[in-house]
Amino acid sequence: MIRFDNVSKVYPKQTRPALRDVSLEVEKGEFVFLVGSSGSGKSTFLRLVLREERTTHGQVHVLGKDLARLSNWKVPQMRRQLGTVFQDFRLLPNKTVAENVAFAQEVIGKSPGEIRKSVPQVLDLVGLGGKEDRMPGELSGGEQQRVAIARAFVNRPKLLIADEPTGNLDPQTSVGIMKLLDRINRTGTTVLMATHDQNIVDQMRKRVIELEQGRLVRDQARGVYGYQH
Ligand SMILES: Nc1ncnc2c1ncn2[C@@H]1O[C@H](COP(=O)(O)OP(=O)(O)OP(=O)(O)O)[C@@H](O)[C@H]1O
Repeated sequence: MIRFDNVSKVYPKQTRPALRDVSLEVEKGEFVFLVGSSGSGKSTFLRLVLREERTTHGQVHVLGKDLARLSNWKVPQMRRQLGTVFQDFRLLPNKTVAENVAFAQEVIGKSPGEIRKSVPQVLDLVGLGGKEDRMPGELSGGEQQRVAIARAFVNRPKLLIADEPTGNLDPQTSVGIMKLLDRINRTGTTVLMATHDQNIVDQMRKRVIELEQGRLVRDQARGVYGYQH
């Protein structure tokens, strides 16, 4: 699903790499936490997966494709197979809950009939049945995140990337969001989630990848501990 081979990233005008010689593989169906202190390289890692950035050295493969060899016009097609969820929800404020979710289908050319069928289904799945016509501003933070997850999931992505999805939520609401992401994972969608929340990581007992100053320092599922030199 994701493969990093000796990936380093140095941003323009920087001397210190944001990622240093990172190699790892995420298999189809896994749920993986990406952890590390602020500035350790988590967002850079996710941006490379989304091909919002390119590597300085090394290769990134996503869904079997070498992203360096993917022509620019094929990037949107690749991203359609991914769902993204962010800390700040990123909903369209002037569209209803249903319209926010439908939009994700409209942009990829789904028919109105398909959209009418799948939007209520996915809103039920995320626990928002009955709130289709609300505006995002009329929802709690947890509900807004559920809309964002519905939007990310409505096209049944192979890979869901979540960047601090519980960062703006209280602990109890966060548990609900994690249960939902777990449920989505159980449908077969691979989940890669960056987080600072150690409680969540402890509770979920999933694979944990830890970055420190751009290096992979822990990959729990594979029994790799300690620094890579
Ligand atoms: N666009 C950029 N240009 C230059 N340097 C950058 C850029 N984005 C990130 N960096 C640097 O790369 C390093 C890794 O940053 P990154 O945002 O990947 O860390 P992070 O682990 O996601 O941090 P946080 O938890 O605070 O979001 C940091 O030193 C950061 O300053």
